[in-house]
Amino acid sequence: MDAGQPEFGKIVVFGTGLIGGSFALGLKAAGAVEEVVGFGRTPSTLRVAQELGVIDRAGINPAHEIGDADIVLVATPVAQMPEIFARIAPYLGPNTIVTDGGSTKGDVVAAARAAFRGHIGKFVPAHPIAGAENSGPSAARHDLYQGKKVVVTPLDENNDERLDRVKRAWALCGADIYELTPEMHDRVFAAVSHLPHLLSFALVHDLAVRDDAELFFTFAASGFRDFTRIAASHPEMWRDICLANRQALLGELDSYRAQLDDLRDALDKADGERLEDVFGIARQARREWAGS
Ligand SMILES: NC(=O)C1=CN([C@@H]2O[C@H](COP(=O)(O)OP(=O)(O)OC[C@H]3O[C@@H](n4cnc5c(N)ncnc54)[C@H](O)[C@@H]3O)[C@@H](O)[C@H]2O)C=CC1
Ligand SMILES: O=C(O)C(=O)Cc1ccc(O)cc1
Repeated sequence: MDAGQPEFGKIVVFGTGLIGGSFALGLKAAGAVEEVVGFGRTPSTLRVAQELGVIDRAGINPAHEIGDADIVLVATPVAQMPEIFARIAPYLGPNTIVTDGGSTKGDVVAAARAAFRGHIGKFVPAHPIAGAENSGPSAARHDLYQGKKVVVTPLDENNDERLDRVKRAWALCGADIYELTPEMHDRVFAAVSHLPHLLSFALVHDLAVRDDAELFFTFAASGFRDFTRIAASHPEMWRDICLANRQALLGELDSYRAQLDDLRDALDKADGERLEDVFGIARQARREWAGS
């Protein structure tokens, strides 16, 4: 690398929303990329992404953009990824590395294997543990990943050089890098991310469909606000995540239902001691986790 020359030449981003857009802005803020080319589902999103400086230009034909790209980041809802992988697979260049920002890994890795076949080593799966309930290019921020974790789930076929390049790109965005297997990743995130989102959607839905929903929302306070912030998240994205990780999520849901049944039983029996035991253990764990 010449002195003063960005570490990355061309980055191609499929899905220039919160996650893809923030990756592009983070690399740009670090002076680490020469050019960002965006592919999207709708021209208006790409126009906004370009107006906001998230991308330098919109790509038209993957055949002309993939071969000389250093990194291709796929940051669409996970159910869109199989088709995108298949579309770009014929054009991977010798130095092209493909990565993703999807919230699930088992399904994404399976789709990548099906599309990239003998070139699967060029695909390095990743998941930034940073985000928000907002979406689209206008939600993208250059500092979204500062001090946040990115989990990379390396494949046996990934060589060190490609793995290091993907880790380096996320590190330039300010992230701390962790490694998990795809299987462990999906187990962990079913419990700490996918289940909480499902529960939050369920609670708000339960109230929203009542005839007198307004009465309840009028008096809901900050506890309700905290518990339900994530119910404002993107429905398509969360549909895809829940379906993609449904086996692990079903397991976590069953475990949570057993916990609820236990609490229901305690309530039914007016067993205050049991309630206080459960609340006490949860309170201590929550305080230790949050550092307060
Ligand atoms: N929102 C969050 O907090 C986080 C999301 N993720 C993952 O990142 C990915 C993207 O999520 P966000 O950026 O939040 O969503 P977003 O809705 O902000 O951005 C996704 C973009 O992909 C575009 N898109 C959809 N289908 C496409 C296709 N077939 N081809 C090209 N573009 C397409 C959409 O138009 C949109 O602009 C998802 O897989 C999600 O699971 C990962 C970590 C955090
Ligand atoms: O908004 C929040 O608090 C989140 O939990 C963001 C988030 C959503 C999806 C992910 O895969 C990772 C992080």
